[in-house]
Amino acid sequence: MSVAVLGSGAFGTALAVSLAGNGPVTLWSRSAEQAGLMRSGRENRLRLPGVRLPEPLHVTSDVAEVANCATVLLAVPMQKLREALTEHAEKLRRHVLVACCKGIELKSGMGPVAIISQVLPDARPALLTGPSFAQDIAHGLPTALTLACPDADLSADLQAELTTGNVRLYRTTDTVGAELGGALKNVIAIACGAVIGAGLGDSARAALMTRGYAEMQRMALALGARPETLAGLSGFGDLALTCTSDLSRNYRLGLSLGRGDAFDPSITVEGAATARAVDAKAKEMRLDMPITHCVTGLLDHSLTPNEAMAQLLARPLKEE
Ligand SMILES: NC(=O)C1=CN([C@@H]2O[C@H](COP(=O)(O)OP(=O)(O)OC[C@H]3O[C@@H](n4cnc5c(N)ncnc54)[C@H](OP(=O)(O)O)[C@@H]3O)[C@@H](O)[C@H]2O)C=CC1
Ligand SMILES: O=C(CO)COP(=O)(O)O
Repeated sequence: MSVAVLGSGAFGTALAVSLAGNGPVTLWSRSAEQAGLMRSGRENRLRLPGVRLPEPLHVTSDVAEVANCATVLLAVPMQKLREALTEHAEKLRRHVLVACCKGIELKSGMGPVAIISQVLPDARPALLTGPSFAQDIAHGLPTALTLACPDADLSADLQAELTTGNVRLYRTTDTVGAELGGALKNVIAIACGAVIGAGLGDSARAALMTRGYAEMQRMALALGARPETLAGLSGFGDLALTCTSDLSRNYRLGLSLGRGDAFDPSITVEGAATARAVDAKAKEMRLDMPITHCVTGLLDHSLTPNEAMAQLLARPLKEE
């Protein structure tokens, strides 16, 4: 089998670099110019500078070369997934499509696996998620991720195909739990960045991580996820990484909100749209998700971090 990665951002490039250790891999960019620069310079200077693209990694902007591969990793931002799939629907109709994005689509409230099934009903969807920074994967540092796929046989095949020398995969059939873990942890990471940026302290961050995890479970379990998935790499694992590292863009957006600094709007920060999508979904489902709600207030500047924290502290006392 052959593997392609559609989307040459930081994560798509890092995955392709690691997969190239297993054999030939195709990395697709929507920009012919970017693809040309990567081919000639053997580096993705725009999105992942300082990492040499190994020889088995072939860069292209011709989607027909992606269609030649049986397994395609979709490494585009969540809010662009539907657009990318729709644009290439004819070429990807029956492929194994592994979403690598983390989030909930704002306009539909759907996750990546459901979007793949809706746009391409004959494709076989899966999800790759969990704690890993593109830079770490690309530099060969050890990581462990979750490969979620509703088809147990395909899940085992993909686990074998996509495990690399530095990326160890665990498999599950619980796609709902895996995608919600990856989506919801980004919202909590924004909250954690904001409390640190505002100088509210490490204890406040620990409280938010823990009560944020309770919110993640509340929504995920209500939607049919298994608790052990949330406790695994895609939930707890990624929450721990993203809420504590300056390498996280979600956490860094939170830091900026906490400090009152500007943040570059061109940077991919999945938790921003996802916070709004989850807040709306929670209201619809009558779920109590106060931290997520406060994050939407921080994002639209209707709340300061101090006001948000005061609101959270003033909530009625309850059992843990
Ligand atoms: N970076 C990381 O450490 C990790 C990222 N992820 C997830 O991976 C996903 C992608 O993130 P990341 O790679 O970091 O983001 P980047 O911002 O680095 O790159 C996004 C890429 O998507 C491409 N793109 C955007 N829209 C489309 C489209 N409609 N069709 C085709 N390509 C498109 C962009 O192309 P162009 O350059 O032309 O704009 C760009 O190459 C996110 O969901 C993120 O949560 C998961 C784990 C780790
Ligand atoms: O998902 C990630 C780590 O697992 C990457 O986090 P950011 O998108 O916040 O940079």
